[in-house]
Amino acid sequence: AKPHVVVLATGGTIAGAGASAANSATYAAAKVPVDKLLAGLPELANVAKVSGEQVFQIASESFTNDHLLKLGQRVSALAKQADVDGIVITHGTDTMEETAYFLNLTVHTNKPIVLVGSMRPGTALSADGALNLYSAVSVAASKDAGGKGVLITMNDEIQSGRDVHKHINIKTEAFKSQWGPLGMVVEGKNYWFRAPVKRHTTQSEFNIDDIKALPAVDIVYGYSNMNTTGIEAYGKAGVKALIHAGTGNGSVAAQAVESLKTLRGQGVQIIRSARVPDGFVLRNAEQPDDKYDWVVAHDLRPQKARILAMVALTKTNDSKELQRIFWEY
Ligand SMILES: NC(=O)C[C@H](N)C(=O)O
Repeated sequence: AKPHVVVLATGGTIAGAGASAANSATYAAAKVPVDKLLAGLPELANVAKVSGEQVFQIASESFTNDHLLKLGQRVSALAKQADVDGIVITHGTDTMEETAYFLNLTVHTNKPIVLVGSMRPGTALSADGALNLYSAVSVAASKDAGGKGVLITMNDEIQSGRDVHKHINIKTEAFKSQWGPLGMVVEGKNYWFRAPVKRHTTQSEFNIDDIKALPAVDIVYGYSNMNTTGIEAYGKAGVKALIHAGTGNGSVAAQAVESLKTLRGQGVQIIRSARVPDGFVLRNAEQPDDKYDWVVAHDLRPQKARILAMVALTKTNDSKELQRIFWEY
């Protein structure tokens, strides 16, 4: 019997529609329901028995922590079902990288979980959603995709949910991983070149089944003439951690250091990431992290560091433990 793949639809451009075929960039996201998406792809029956569920119908820039928790709980429940072999999540591309990392950190299964989206609506000339969805279902139906953490399939590439980010906002080759894709999927066949080494899914100390709420973690951006207005506002708002997307090595402007130290003194975790596209932040490299008791996000971009910080803070508020977690996940 063919593997059973469940497609959880959340919206995005892959469910989008434009006024004419020439509208590849002007369209409304989150319009087409999941059963219509699946009906438009009869070829799916060649790779799997597919069932669809409409979990949300939103553009992913509007995802909230509540959406993350609800989606994670549904994925976790389905993964436990013996009659489910793989899960595909259709999702907007704007925040897909954050959802993928969240699931990578918290869903305890070795079954393939594959997120997929598109850069053009299905109504456009050379739309990319149909082949992306076909590839996602074929990866989710394949045994060799198990145990590699949560995956994203876009543009024939199989990317790690941890490493991948949306690199370009207007091309079908939109997603990149700083360390490269894990493999390719072509005509429903997977070609693997790498496997993740960071902890994920069944090897994670975090479990969505135990997470009922996510703490407030926000991000401030570093730039020339940086000021402390945002830092102080987030402090007043009661964030549990603040991600600082610093210039260069994740550096902090001299005029911002004191306000970050004040927040740290109030128990807020300060996590240094970098605004540079492929950051690689090390402890005490240009900034005295040991002295200030700050955490570094290593190669995680600010939006990824936020996801890991939220999940980690459900278990610990110890900065040394947080740093261990940032090295391991
Ligand atoms: N290509 C897309 O899916 C973009 C859209 N704004 C979304 O994230 O839902």
